[in-house]
Amino acid sequence: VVGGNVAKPNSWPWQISLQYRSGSNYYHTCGGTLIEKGWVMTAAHCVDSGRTYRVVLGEHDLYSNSGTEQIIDVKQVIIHAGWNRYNVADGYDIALLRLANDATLNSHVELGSLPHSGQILPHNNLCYITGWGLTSTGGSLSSQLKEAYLPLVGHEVCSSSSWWGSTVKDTMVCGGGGAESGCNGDSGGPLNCFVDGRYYVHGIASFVSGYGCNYPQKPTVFTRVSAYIDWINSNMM
Ligand SMILES: C[C@H](NC(=O)[C@H](CCCC[NH3+])NC(=O)C(F)(F)F)C(=O)Nc1ccc(C(F)(F)F)cc1
Repeated sequence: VVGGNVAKPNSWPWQISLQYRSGSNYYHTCGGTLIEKGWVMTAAHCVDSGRTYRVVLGEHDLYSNSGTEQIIDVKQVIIHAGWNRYNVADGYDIALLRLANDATLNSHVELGSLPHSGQILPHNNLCYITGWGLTSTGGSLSSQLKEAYLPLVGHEVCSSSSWWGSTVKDTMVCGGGGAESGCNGDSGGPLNCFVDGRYYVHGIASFVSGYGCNYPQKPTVFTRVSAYIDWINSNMM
């Protein structure tokens, strides 16, 4: 996350850290959202390399143990059949992770709320991106979970020629476009949008500009969760 601030610990209790094994260690690679006690939603591009993964729930500081963490192995990866790893612009950047055992829900670990199928939010809707991703283009991961205010950018604006043009499809949602953005390592994490008094997960962080994470008029692009509600429900069985 470029800009924004360190979040109050566990104030986004559905946010998870997706970690891959390398030798005898695990490393943060992406974010994700706990959507059922045994299921995490993330981006396809986070899990298409066939590594061994685990998720950490109730996490705040990646490098210190607060006692609220729950570490659970991933036993199955389900990637959308439409995902093309050579063209993130096609969309379908969504995957489900079945956990080896159920998370324990408490004040530090809760389920994220998904939107209604097909729901489209208005331009400038209040949204926040959260994650441990790079804090500047080419920089380093944040040790503590960060949040940044990314007002929703409507499709009309986001797909206009001086913004993302035809790279952005209707199955995506855009946020920001100014000094604050997602960045590498935030991928797969939630775009948390405030609707009728509470937060819903409307996006899965997918891509930013190759020119820089917070490049002007290139808002962070998310998979639009409301376009995949049926896919999610039919694959979580
Ligand atoms: C460097 C930059 N990295 C990213 O955008 C990475 C991973 C994207 C996966 C694509 N294999 N995503 C992020 O950093 C995220 F946190 F914002 F989601 C990138 O790849 N950007 C990018 C790639 C393709 C396209 C386009 F859609 F045009 F093909 C646009 C931007």
